[in-house]
Formats: sequence, C-alpha cells, structure tokens
Amino acid sequence: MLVSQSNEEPFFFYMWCDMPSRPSRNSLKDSTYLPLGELLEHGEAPTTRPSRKQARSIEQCKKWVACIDHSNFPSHWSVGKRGSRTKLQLQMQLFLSAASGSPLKLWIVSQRGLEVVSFLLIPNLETLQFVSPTRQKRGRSVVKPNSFRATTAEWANLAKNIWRNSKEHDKVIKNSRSSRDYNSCNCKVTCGDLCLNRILQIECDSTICKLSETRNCGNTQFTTLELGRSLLFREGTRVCRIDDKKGYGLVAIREFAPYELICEYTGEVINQDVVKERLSKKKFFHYYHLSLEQGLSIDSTVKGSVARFVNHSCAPNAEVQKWYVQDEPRIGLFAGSKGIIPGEEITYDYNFIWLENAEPQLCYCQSANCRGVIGKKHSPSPVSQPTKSSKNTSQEGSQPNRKRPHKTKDNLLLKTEKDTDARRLRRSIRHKGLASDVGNTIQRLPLHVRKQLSIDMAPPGKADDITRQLLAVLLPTEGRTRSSRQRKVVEACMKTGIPLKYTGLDIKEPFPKKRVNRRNSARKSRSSSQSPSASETSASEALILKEEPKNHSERGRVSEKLKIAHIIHSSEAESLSSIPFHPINQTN
Ligand SMILES: C[S@@+](CC[C@H](N)C(=O)[O-])C[C@H]1O[C@@H](n2cnc3c(N)ncnc32)[C@H](O)[C@@H]1O
Repeated sequence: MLVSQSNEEPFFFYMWCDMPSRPSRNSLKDSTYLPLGELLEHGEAPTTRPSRKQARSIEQCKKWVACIDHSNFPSHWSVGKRGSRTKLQLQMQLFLSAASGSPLKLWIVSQRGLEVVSFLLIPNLETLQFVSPTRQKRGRSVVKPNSFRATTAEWANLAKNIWRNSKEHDKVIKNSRSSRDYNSCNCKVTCGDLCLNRILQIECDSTICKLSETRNCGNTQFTTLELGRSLLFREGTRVCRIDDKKGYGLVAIREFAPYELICEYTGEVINQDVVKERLSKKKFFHYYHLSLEQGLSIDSTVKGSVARFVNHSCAPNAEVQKWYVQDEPRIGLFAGSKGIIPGEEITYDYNFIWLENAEPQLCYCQSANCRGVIGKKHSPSPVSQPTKSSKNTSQEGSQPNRKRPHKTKDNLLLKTEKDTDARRLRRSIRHKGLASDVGNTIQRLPLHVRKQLSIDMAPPGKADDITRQLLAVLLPTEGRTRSSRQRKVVEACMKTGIPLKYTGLDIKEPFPKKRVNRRNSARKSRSSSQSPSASETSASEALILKEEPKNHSERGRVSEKLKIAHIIHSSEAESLSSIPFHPINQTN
C-alpha cells in the first residue's frame, strides 16, 4: 500500500492497494476499508507528493464526480464498480478539510489511474472520529453505531413499494396523471429550485422534462438513488440499537447535505381495511405504517427499506416528503435544513394522528421541546404530559416516572400528515387547473419562502385555500387594523400576481354595486392629503388614491387599484374574515 500526501490545502491522501481479481461487494469492502480504517486511526501521513500522473487521475475523479450530479449522488465515502476487472488498482482520495470539517471523499480509479471504474458507498465507521471536531462544533449528539443483523424472519429489505392491489395502483397513477395540466417544465439549463416539476414534487422524466435525458436535470433523486443501488451503492446509514424504549433506530454514517434524499420509505401499499385487519391479528410493540395517499398506507412491518427504523423526534433532523415518480407517489426520507452529520440518529416528526380513545405512545426523544407523546392527540389528555423535572431526569439517564400505555389495535395511526400551511398549499396546488398559475406565482417567490413549500403530506385543500396559505407565508406579520391587513393582502396579491379571487374576494363582478365616481374620489383624496381629518376615505383607499394618473396606462393601473380598493370595502370583503390565518378584528 502506498500512501502520499500533498502539502496543499486541504490535505490530500492517496492510497493504492491491490484488489483481488473479480472483486465482490464484500471483498471490496474488506480489502479496501479495513486498511483504510487502520490508516486513519494509526497511520502517519506520508510526505511524498503525488506524481503528475497521479494528480491527473485525481482530477479525472473530480470531473467524474462532478458530472454525476454531485448534489444528489453522495460522493463522501464512496467507491464504485463498473464491470469486473481482473486486477484493480485502488486509488482513494481522502479529502479531509480540517477547517470546514468536510467528511471523506473516496474514489476508485482503474489500474492505469486515469479512469474511474467504481463507485460504491461503503460505511466505514472507524473514520467517524475524524469528524468529531464537526460534531463538537455543531453541538449535536451522536451515537456510537453498533452493528445490526436483521434476519429475514424479522424483516426483509425492499427496494421498491409492493402494491397489494393493482387496481388501487392504477387508480392512483391515473389520478396523478390527470391532475397535471402542463406538458413539461420550461427549464433550460438545469431543473433547480424554480423547476415547476420540482416545486410540485414531481420527479422529472423524459415525458415532462426536456433536460431529463441530459445529465443536467438534477431533479431525479429517486432514480439516481435506484441507479446508485444498482452500482453497488450503499446508503450512508446503519441500523443501530438505540435503547430499550425506542428499540432500533437509523444512524447516519456519513454527512447528508440539507434536503438530501437519504432513502426511500418502502413497504407494502395497502388500504386502511387491510391495515386494521393486520393490526387486529397481531399485537405490535412498534408500528410501521405511513400514510401514502388518502386511504392507503405503506406497511413496512415485514418488508420495507431501512427507513422503517427511523424513530420519531419532536426536534427532528429529517423529514418525509411525498414525491411523484412517473406518476406514482413515493415517500422519501430527506435530511432537514441543517443536514445530518455522521453518527447522528436520523429522526423525523411522525405527526401521527391517533384515533379517538386511542392511547398515544409516549415519546422518549428527549428533545427540549418534547411533546410527551408521539404525534398529536385527539382525546383531551390520555396520558399525562411529562413534567419538566421528569424530562430532566430522563435526560440524565434515569427512567422517567411514566408508564408506557398498553397498545391496542385502536392505536392504529391514521396519517403522518404535517398540517402546516406550506404542506397544505403544496398539496392543493396539485389540483387541476391551478398548477400552472399558482406554480408560476411560486416561482416568483423568494427562495426562503419556496423552501417552506416543500412538504406534501396533507389532504387536498380547496382552490381558495391555496392562496390563503400562500399569503400566510407571504404575510407573516399581521397589520394592526382590519383595513391595513386587507390592504396588505391586496398588495401581496398585486405584487405576486395572485388573482384576488383566491383571497376570498369575489372578482367575478368587476365593479362593486356601489360604483365610485373616479373624479370625485380623486378630488376627495387630494383634499384628504390637504386636510387629513376631513377625509372619510379608509386607509387603503387613501393610499391608493393619492397617486395621480399621469398617462393613459398609469390611469388604467390606478383604476385597477381602485377596483380592488372598492372590492375590499364592499360587503363581499367580509369573506376575508374567513381567512384562517387572519383572524380579522370585527370591531375595527
Ligand atoms: C417505525 S418504528 C421505528 C423503529 C423501531 N424503533 C424499531 O425498533 O423497529 C416506530 C416505533 O418505534 C417506537 N418509537 C419511535 N420513536 C420513538 C420515540 N421518540 N419514543 C418512543 N418510542 C419511539 C414506537 O414504538 C413506534 O411505534
């Protein structure tokens, strides 16, 4: 084995070792990673600089990684394999940036050292201590991963969902196909944050994206994950025993970037009747059901991906999202906004909705804002919330003084929906006829707002809800008075191009019944600017009317504003009070 290090910043390590002929997945793992772990733990960094040829091959590796969509295809700790070679010379590049705490990046190149022959993610737990500075810096708790050997009797790993009822499958596909009312996204260079498909959580394919045949699309996370698996791709996770209360959990063994797809949540897709039937037959200590569509759940009790081991937390570092891949709904487990560091337990907020009279399971996530139970409760208070002191004791490691509720079939979870405004909005924009205009509107929103709209686990809302929710996102601060709030709504609509009809105002009638003499209004506004006390014009009207039309087009614009101003003062504007996010003060 030859190891060299360049003096450049950050540090580069190169390592070669002979590979057995026809390497299998195991031989690759054993022969490459065990020495690597040893090297990292005990080895000393050599001082020889790499030769020009070696440096060139490293550059090739970098290019290769760059062209496989770096953001989706994790390159950290990754080695891969293409075809079988009689003899492989392994070259690994360990990229350790002490300053940024970046994890390791590994590539295998061919014997000639110029061509990348393999790409495989291999978990290397020994190297975890190399990221410890990052861990300390971020102040996150990490667990020491231990090995897990699941027997097939307990659980079988499943790469793709199995639909138990093909008719249900066909119906879902048909529905999702018919709900899309555009042909393809209009992306020119890459399908980034502004891609309509991405916004609607639809994965690009050749039928709905012109870029999907090129490597530039970028919105093919599920397919890339599958492709990676076929290239001996290994997830950067390991199933570990967490404790006796939570059982097993999923631990990251590499870094996940914010919003990176970790794995797909797979299992058997069954309807609620089958779920109930299955739960009535056997008592379970842990539940493995996730809502997929209305009336359909993914059951990963017997068959499923490692996502089934992900535990709940009230302060999660990951989230589940529903995406449509070739019109089929699929659930992905994505890293949260802060990403995930190696050694961290991956968790998401289950948001179980428990049936009435069901006893929700107690939560042992130990986060500072723990709700005490997993998910939301329907019944007033089936279990006592843990007190602050009991939380403290549990954090210190002693048993909290809480009894675990008896689990019955009634504990069946219904949905894992997260009923946030953004989720509801995302779901509702899938409605036919709304995708394009609301989609276009969303495209104009700032990135931080769009980020909030990335989850889709709630049932469809009504058309009008969409913009109310959108406005809720756009208008986080409420106005003091009713008129100022209404004005804000109107202004936001005009700014974003959202039709006013979506705010609850009826714009079928272009002018309110009580027509306004524009000339009088203008005069009034002028006089109001001279003597404000004499003005009876409302705040929003005054604001709009103080602009004098200078030319024809501007006059048109002001008259448009006038229409809006009067619409909101008509009796129909009362419907605004039904906007859920704006409890309008009726006394104003
Ligand atoms: C999808 S399974 C997760 C994997 C499970 N821990 C195992 O060992 O297979 C969900 C079950 O894990 C347990 N669980 C998950 N998160 C928990 C938490 N924060 N507190 C207590 N139990 C939890 C509950 O029993 C829940 O029904």
